[in-house]
Order: sequence, then C-alpha cells, then structure tokens
Amino acid sequence: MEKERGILFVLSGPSGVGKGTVCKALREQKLDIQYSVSATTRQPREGERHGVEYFFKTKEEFLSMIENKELLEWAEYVGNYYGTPIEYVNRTLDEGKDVILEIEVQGALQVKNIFPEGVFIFLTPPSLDELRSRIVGRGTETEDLINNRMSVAKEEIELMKHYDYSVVNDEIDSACNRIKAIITTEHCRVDRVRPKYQKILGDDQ
Ligand SMILES: Nc1ncnc2c1ncn2[C@@H]1O[C@H](COP(=O)(O)OP(=O)(O)OP(=O)(O)O)[C@@H](O)[C@H]1O
Ligand SMILES: Nc1nc2c(ncn2[C@@H]2O[C@H](COP(=O)(O)O)[C@@H](O)[C@H]2O)c(=O)[nH]1
Repeated sequence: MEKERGILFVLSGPSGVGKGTVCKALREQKLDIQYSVSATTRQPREGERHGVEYFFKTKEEFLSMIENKELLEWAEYVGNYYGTPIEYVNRTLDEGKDVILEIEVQGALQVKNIFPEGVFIFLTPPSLDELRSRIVGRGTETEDLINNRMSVAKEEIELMKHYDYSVVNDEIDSACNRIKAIITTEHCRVDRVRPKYQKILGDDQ
C-alpha cells in the first residue's frame, strides 16, 4: 500500500526565544519526527559541529546551492545566509516521516507558499525583556548583534498572524507539551486522515 506523506512542521519565532532549546528537548523525548539540518554562512559557535547543528558553508558555496536549486527556502538574517536543504525534506516526507524545520520568519513564509499544507508554529517569548535577557544570557552575540536581533524580533512578532499556532515558551517542558499536542492534533485532522480511508473504501464513498 502507498505510504502517506509525512507532515511538515515549521517552528519559528524570534532569535533567542528558545527554538533550539525546545527542539533539543523534543529530540531527547525521541518523538517520531525528523529534524532538518540547515546550511549557513555564519561562523560555528563553540561546540557546534558541521552536519549536526548546521552545514557550515562559505558564501560562494551557499550561493551555488541557491543557483542549483538545492534549497527549499533561504534567507539573509543579520548578515548571514541560512537555508533548508530541499532533498532531505522531500525524501523524508516521501518516506512517510514527519519533518520539523527550525527557521526564521522570512524562510517560514517562503515554505508556506510551497507547502501550504504544512503546520506553522510561532514560538513567542513571555515578554521582550525576557527575550533580550535570553539572548544576553546565551553569551553568543555582541551588543550590536543583540540590538539587531531585537529589532528584527519586533518585526517578526508582527508576522505571527500568518502562522497556524502560537506557543509561548515560558517554561521548556510546557512549551514542548504544547508542541506535542499540536503534532497529535494535526495527525487527527479529518482532511489528513480521510484520503487513507478513501483509498480503502474506493472513490464512490
Ligand atoms: N523556557 C526558557 N526559559 C528560560 N530560558 C530559556 C528558555 N528557553 C530557552 N532559554 C534560554 O534562552 C537562550 C536562547 O535559547 P535558544 O538558543 O534555544 O534560542 P533560539 O530561538 O534557538 O535562538 P536563535 O534563533 O538565535 O538560534 C538560551 O540560553 C536558552 O538556554
Ligand atoms: N530561513 C532560515 N532560517 C534559519 C535556518 N536555520 C536557522 N535559521 C534561523 O536563523 C536564525 C539565526 O540562527 P543562529 O543559529 O545564528 O542563532 C534563527 O532564527 C534560526 O532559527 C534556515 O535553514 N532557514
């Protein structure tokens, strides 16, 4: 029997809201979902490994990925390029497995045009002050970059209206539970489940 395609989940939200932290916590719970690894031209942070957190690329390599249509979406974000390799996403969905992308808002909106059936989740901070203190606390950005990320964050929050769900990351376990509830809900939607039964029952049902 033909396999149902997996569901594409897109988790985005402002820098520092906790997307990476929440995805790591979800991974540790060994959910039946695959995590896409993005390409970026940004320099690796301490402890980041090529092929694990990101595929680290030169600008020339990244531009040639765009040219060769190897990216599902890409965006320039605070001076660096970020993009989702398309082959992994399509192959994994075709295998019937769900995929989650952790990406910023411009990229998420591009994905929405290509995969309108995807599920778009916006992770929000409890407040802008808390967002700033999370970025500062992470200790990975200079003062200038923190200010840049904060001003982009305000524009990004405006774009939440294009998403299907909003999840506040007040506390990691609660945010993970809300995301797991969304995943379960999406698998129960009649418009996703019905085609499977239609194949079994025939077209006249
Ligand atoms: N619920 C939470 N409560 C308190 N601190 C949190 C919470 N979630 C994440 N953090 C902390 O906030 C900081 C930013 O988190 P993280 O790096 O996961 O954000 P991000 O959204 O992935 O950022 P970026 O988009 O820049 O990669 C980290 O230091 C992390 O430990
Ligand atoms: N549009 C895309 N955005 C991506 C992708 N991978 C990560 N990101 C987002 O970029 C910012 C900055 O990330 P950082 O690791 O430098 O802090 C953050 O919002 C990520 O979610 C991608 O493939 N496409």
